[in-house]
Amino acid sequence: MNHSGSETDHSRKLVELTKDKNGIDHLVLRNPRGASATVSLHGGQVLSWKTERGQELLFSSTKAFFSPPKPVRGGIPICFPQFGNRGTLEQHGFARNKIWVIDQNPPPLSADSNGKVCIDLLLKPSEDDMKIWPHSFEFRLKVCLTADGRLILISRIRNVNGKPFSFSFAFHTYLSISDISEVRLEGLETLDYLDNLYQKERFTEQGDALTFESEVDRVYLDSSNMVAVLDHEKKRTFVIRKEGLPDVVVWNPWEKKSKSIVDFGDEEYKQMLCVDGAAVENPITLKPGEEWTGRLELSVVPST
Ligand SMILES: O=P(O)(O)OC[C@H]1O[C@@H](O)[C@H](O)[C@@H](O)[C@@H]1O
Repeated sequence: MNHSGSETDHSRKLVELTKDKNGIDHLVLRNPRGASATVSLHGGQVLSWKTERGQELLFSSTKAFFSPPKPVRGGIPICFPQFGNRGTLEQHGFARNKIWVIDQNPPPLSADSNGKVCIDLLLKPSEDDMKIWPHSFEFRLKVCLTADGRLILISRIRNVNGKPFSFSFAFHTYLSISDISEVRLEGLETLDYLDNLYQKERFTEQGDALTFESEVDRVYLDSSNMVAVLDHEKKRTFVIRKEGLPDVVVWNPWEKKSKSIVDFGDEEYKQMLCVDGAAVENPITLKPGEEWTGRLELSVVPST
């Protein structure tokens, strides 16, 4: 593959490989209507998802900086094989800190007849990874942009080990919103959640859609396969559909915590809300040869 960004004329319109100023490869996907998504080979992280009008839908901090191996603050970092600090590994696991490769099987640049364009990335553990997490796996990440601008992420994790292993997982999705005080999150009403701000204690959500007036860091358990974030001011609704991902993590650091995060602006908590499709409470266990699939689909629809 040519790393300067040129492929055939046809594929150039669909997927372009570029290098950022840090020398990291990014893949830019474009659909026929001009919507786009950018995926970094660092962490397999989606960095940007734009409408056909060029409107960015994912939050990225203006203070984000690239400090390998840490991920950039924003977009969709992948939490694997551990979510948060629920285990002995580093926070959110190591997958988001690794350089992924373009998977040649299937061929990397593919578009179907409906105008959906996809790329496939692959992560396998290095010898160093095996020292801290001694389980051999193949993690295939497919990122697709559909003709109508939906962003689809599919994680397939296979046990290529002789023994079973377990992991937790999240697509840590930073949504860009107008103002945290103005949005509503629907679909988590009456669910139980584990509150990270109260030693992971279990509580039950009330019957109303969630609104936000202080820090939130919760894992909602066993949710339905669809939740929605309504942004009144921007007159748009994010619809999040998921499969194989029973939990939903909801995170906003609010004012005080924001000030302690070096790569996050003091006021930026107002413009973001993390809503992650996740498998946290009950880790996934794979026997040798087994594969797990987790699928996330993000779309945005106009609303009043
Ligand atoms: O700063 P990080 O490691 O990217 O994590 C950000 C946040 O990610 C959230 O998913 C966690 O629930 C929070 O506890 C955490 O603070």
